[in-house]
Amino acid sequence: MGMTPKIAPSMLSSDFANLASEAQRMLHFGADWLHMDIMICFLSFLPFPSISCRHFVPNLTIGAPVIESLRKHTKAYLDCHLMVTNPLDYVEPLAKAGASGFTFHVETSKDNWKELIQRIKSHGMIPGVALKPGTPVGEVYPLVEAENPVEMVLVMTVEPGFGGQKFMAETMDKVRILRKKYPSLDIEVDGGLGPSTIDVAASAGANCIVAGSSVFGAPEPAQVISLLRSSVEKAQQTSIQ
Ligand SMILES: O=C(CO)[C@H](O)[C@H](O)COP(=O)(O)O
Ligand SMILES: [Fe+2]
Repeated sequence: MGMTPKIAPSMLSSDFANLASEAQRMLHFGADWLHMDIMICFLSFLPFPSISCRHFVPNLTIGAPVIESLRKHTKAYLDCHLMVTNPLDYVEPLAKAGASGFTFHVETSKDNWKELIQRIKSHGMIPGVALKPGTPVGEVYPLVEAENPVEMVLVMTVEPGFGGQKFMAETMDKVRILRKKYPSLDIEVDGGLGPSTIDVAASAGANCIVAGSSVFGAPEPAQVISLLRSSVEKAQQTSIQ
């Protein structure tokens, strides 16, 4: 295992009314990436037949206009996590807005992941695939082993939709399996990560750590970011001994 640790505060827990200064504060505290949760909840009573009425998550957060505004204030890697039923529709708007990583959910993209990966790359972004706690890990193997593969797997450690939920330790089996199978893959964990859960995720093999409430809710966010990073570094050193 040798991938660089990446600590990515989830801006979902920030003060959205002060997004630029919140982002700069996190980078100053040592964050590597800014994790941007893009969720859309289409209301099922909308009378537009062309719009998918299935919800992927029961929440509504930010979209390309907010990414575009934030991009004017920072050069940081914007790690976008798409919790939408139709990620293909957002490739071009997010690329134009200045997104860096584009991680879509395997559950929403069973039929078009090849086209999605190709479009994400041709728009200059890094493709990743995410999976919900109930989705078998094997569903992402074809995307990692493809001729034109994803570059990161995001293992959801809570049900997607909201920050501040309890870490689901049972999802660590997926991280262990992925790390064993793909020693140099970027593996991201997202949901309920903080000082009390980082060691289990780091020793399972995660190297990209998303943390929202534990970082933004801490009196000293820099200390939490530094602790998350040292836990990943320690686990990586132990695994190569
Ligand atoms: O994707 C997400 C929710 O769907 C968020 O990134 C995640 O929940 C982070 O928040 P916290 O660290 O507070 O759990
Ligand atoms: Fe997320």
